[in-house]
Amino acid sequence: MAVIEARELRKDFTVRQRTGRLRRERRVVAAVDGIDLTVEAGEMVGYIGPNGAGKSTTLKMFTGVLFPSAGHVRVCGFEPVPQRVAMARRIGVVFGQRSQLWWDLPLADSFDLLRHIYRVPAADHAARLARCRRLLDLDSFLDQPVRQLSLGQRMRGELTAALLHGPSVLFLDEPTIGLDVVSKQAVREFLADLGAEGDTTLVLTTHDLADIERLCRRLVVVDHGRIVHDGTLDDLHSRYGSQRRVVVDLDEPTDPLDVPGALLEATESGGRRLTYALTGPPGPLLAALAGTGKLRDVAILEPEIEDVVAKLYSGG
Ligand SMILES: Nc1ncnc2c1ncn2[C@@H]1O[C@H](COP(=O)(O)OP(=O)(O)OP(=O)(O)O)[C@@H](O)[C@H]1O
Repeated sequence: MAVIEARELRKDFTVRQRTGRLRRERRVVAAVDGIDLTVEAGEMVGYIGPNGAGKSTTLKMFTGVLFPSAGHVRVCGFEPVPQRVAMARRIGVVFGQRSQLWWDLPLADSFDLLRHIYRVPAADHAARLARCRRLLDLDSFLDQPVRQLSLGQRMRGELTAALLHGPSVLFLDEPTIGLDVVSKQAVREFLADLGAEGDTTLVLTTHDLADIERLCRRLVVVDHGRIVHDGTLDDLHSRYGSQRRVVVDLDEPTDPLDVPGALLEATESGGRRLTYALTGPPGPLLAALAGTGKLRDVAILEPEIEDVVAKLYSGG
C-alpha cells in the first residue's frame, strides 16, 4: 500500500531581490519543480541532494507545513494541509530546527502531555516509552528541563516524542546533524532497527554518508527541485561505474590471470600484490587465484559512497 503519493508536486517561492540602490525585483524560485513519488509502507527512503535542492520544502509539503503551489500529494490517504489534524495521528515528524517538546518542562512531562494530546492508551504509551528509554538511553536526563539538554539528548527526546503515538510514517529532516559520535550512532542504530521491523515507513533527508549507507534502502536524489535518481545504493554504484576491487597478496609473483569479470588494474611489490576491478561476482577470480597455490591474503574493497555521491551532485 502506498503511504505517500505525490504527482507533479510543485512549490514556488516569490523572492524580492535588490537590482539597484533602490530597486527591487520579484523573482520566482521553483523550490520543488514537479515531483512524482510513490513510497510504499515499510520502505526506508533517503531523500538526498545538494544544498538548496528542495528536500526540506518537499518534506514540509508532505507534513502539512506548506501548501503546494501545484500538483497533488496524499500521505496515509490524507491531503496534508487541509487534513493536517487527522494526518498528525498517522505521522511522526523530527525536524532539527523545530522542537515538539516543552522547553521549560522536564522531558518526561513532555512525553506525558503528548500522550494526552494524541489520546494514546496508557499501556501503548508505556510500552513505547519503555522501548525508547532502553534503546535511546534516556533515563539519565528524563527529569531535566528540555532547555538544559545537549543537542544529542534533545534529539533522542525528539525521536521518542515523534514515536509515542505509534505513527506509520516517520519524517526526519537531518536527524543526525550536529550530534556527537555517540549520539549519532545511537540515533542511527535506533532508526535502523525501527526500519528493519517494517511497521514504520521512514523518509529522511541527510547529508551524512553513513546515514545513507545504514538507513536508506532506497535513495531518491533531488537537484533543482527535480528527482534525478530513484533506486538503491547498488543502482547508484552501477550507474556511476563504481566497482568493487579485489586486492591479492601472493607468496611469489605469478603470470597474470585472465578471468572473465575481473580486470587487472595494478601490480605492486614486484608482482606480489595485484589489484583487480570486478565487473562480475568475485568467485571465478578467487578460484583462479586459489588454484595458483600462491595465495597469501585477499581483501575485497567496497566502492566508496563518497565518490558516487560527489559524482551525482556534480552532475555525473
Ligand atoms: N520560505 C522561503 N522563501 C523563499 N525561498 C525559499 C524558502 N524556503 C526555501 N526557499 C528556497 O527554495 C530552495 C530549496 O530550499 P530547501 O530548503 O527545500 O532546500 P534543501 O534541499 O532542504 O537544502 P539544504 O540541504 O541546504 O537544507 C532554495 O533555493 C531556498 O533558498
